[in-house]
Amino acid sequence: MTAAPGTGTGSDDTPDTPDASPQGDDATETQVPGASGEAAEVPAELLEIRRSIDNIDAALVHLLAERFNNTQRVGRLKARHGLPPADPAREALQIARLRSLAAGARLDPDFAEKFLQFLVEEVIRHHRAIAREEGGAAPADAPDGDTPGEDPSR
Ligand SMILES: C=C(O[C@@H]1C=C(C(=O)O)C=C[C@H]1O)C(=O)O
Repeated sequence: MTAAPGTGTGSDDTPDTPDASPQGDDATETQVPGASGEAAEVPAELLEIRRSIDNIDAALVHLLAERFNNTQRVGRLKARHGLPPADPAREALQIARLRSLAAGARLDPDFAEKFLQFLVEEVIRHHRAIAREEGGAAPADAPDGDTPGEDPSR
């Protein structure tokens, strides 16, 4: 059987992953341009961490795709029922929840909030487009007033 590249399970004697290497943590794997432009060696540990970062980025893409699949369904439901694209009260609950989760996970709560708002803005843009496609203007975004987390510019 032929192993996939990068699995480290090939039958030859040459390990194809740094973590399969008999060398220690200080081992260097390859060469890249350094700050000065000359070739610099990359520690095997850096390559290993980057592989994990790449896996996480791939997972994020899949998670985001699933989130947008769901928010598109919400957008179509809202358009069908004449509901406004944005729901500031719901967003305020999400922000409070995510800030608390972030604090527990030692992630900056301000960053978590900004990231959610970035996503939500894009979702609302999609919802407005769906409402336009499915007949006429979307209803106003509010409930108006002093709803926490509401962005009056939207
Ligand atoms: C998805 C919705 O629409 C908007 C987008 C939200 C989101 O992306 O989480 C949350 C609230 C709404 O402003 C919803 O109302 O549930």
